[in-house]
Amino acid sequence: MNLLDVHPALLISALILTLSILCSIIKLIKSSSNTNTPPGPRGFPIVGYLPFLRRDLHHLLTELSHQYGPIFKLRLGDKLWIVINSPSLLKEVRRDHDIIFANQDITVAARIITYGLNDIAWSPEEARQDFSRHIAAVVEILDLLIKPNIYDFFPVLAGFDIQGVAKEATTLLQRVDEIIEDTIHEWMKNPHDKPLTNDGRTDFMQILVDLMQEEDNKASLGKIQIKALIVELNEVVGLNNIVEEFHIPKLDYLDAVLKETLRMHPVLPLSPRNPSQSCTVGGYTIPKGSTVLVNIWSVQMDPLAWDNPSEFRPERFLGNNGKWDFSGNDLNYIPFGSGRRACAGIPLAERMVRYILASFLHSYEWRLPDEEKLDMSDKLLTTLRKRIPLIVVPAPRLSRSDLYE
Ligand code: HEM
Repeated sequence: MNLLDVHPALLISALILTLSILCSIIKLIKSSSNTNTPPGPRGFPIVGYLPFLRRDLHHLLTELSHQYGPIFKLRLGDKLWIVINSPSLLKEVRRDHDIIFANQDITVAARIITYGLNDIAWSPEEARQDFSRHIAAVVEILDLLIKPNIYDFFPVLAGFDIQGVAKEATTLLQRVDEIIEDTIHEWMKNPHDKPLTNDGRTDFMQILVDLMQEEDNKASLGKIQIKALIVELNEVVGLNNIVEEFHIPKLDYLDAVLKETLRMHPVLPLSPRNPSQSCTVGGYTIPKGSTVLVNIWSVQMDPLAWDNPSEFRPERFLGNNGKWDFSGNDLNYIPFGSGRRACAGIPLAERMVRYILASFLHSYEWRLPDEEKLDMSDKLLTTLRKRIPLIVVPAPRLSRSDLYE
């Protein structure tokens, strides 16, 4: 076949692919000459460790830390990831070099979905003052944000959108706009919810007990803990009342349950940062352009800091006189991150989650659908989710139906 017979688009693609492979090889040679980067698994030529990544990335990275130590590297295509798994190294990244680690790289999908980076969570440190809108996220969008996109690992292929991620993100953004507008219209037409009905289910205590997988399962709520929750809610709020804001500071056990849940199941188990200049962490060189991932999950499950970390034990957060809070000051417990890019919504999240959880538990009985078993295993998309979505059936439990109006 004559070379001229080949379609020009095919020729250009082949040329780009060859160039990107060459670039990767040059980068690889350059980086392997820098022997002071942390240790790590080798992976394949060009793609590096990409083929070995799993959906439960936080577990995989924790397993690798057992093999390579609390700081290790992964090469993913053109990109270098450095993974941090210990509070002492975390201190270097989030305290000593906080300014250097204030930025985050943006994936193609994130760039489109955040209306061109106007979202505070992704904006570079310098531009944060300028943000003007913060969009509501939907589940599909979160998934797309971390969908592996070849361009994110091989920037030389920019503009080709080989996997259609950019197109998918644009379509999703249009859908979100429509959803938001529909919701606003619907709410304006119909501001009142339909009345609730009570189908006379059994006692709340029994229903929560049903949620337990097995009698001796220590990974989720046990009988005594459930009892403590119910007794506290009954005493502080009472069955003739709904939960109100002033009840919340008195619900110590509920607070401990929330903290223990966020320890074992942090919403964001991996927190990424991109150093604005090369620096040293744990004695290793962290090159500019790399991505440093703090493994929040493994820090909060570290047996050196936590007694029986795989046991769901809210009691560990009781009676510590505020030692454990969400500020990120104690680097063993950082469900909202730490340092200058820690969660900007802590005061709101703290109030809302406590209030919603207390209201849900106090006002309704919850049970699993018949035959269903509780499964606590997780999977990582942008945020940590239950591997099997939880379906529970609520039924009103308060003594007065007018409390539901
Ligand atoms: C239970 C609820 C929440 C949890 C567990 C949570 C957790 C987190 C975590 C772990 C981070 C990353 C911190 C880091 O990388 O060091 C983060 C960032 C952020 N969160 Fe939250 N968050 C929650 C709710 C909220 C709410 C309600 C808001 C807004 C009203 C919010 C706004 C933000 C923003 C803007 C950032 C980015 C901050 C920055 O990069 O400068 N979060 N959150």
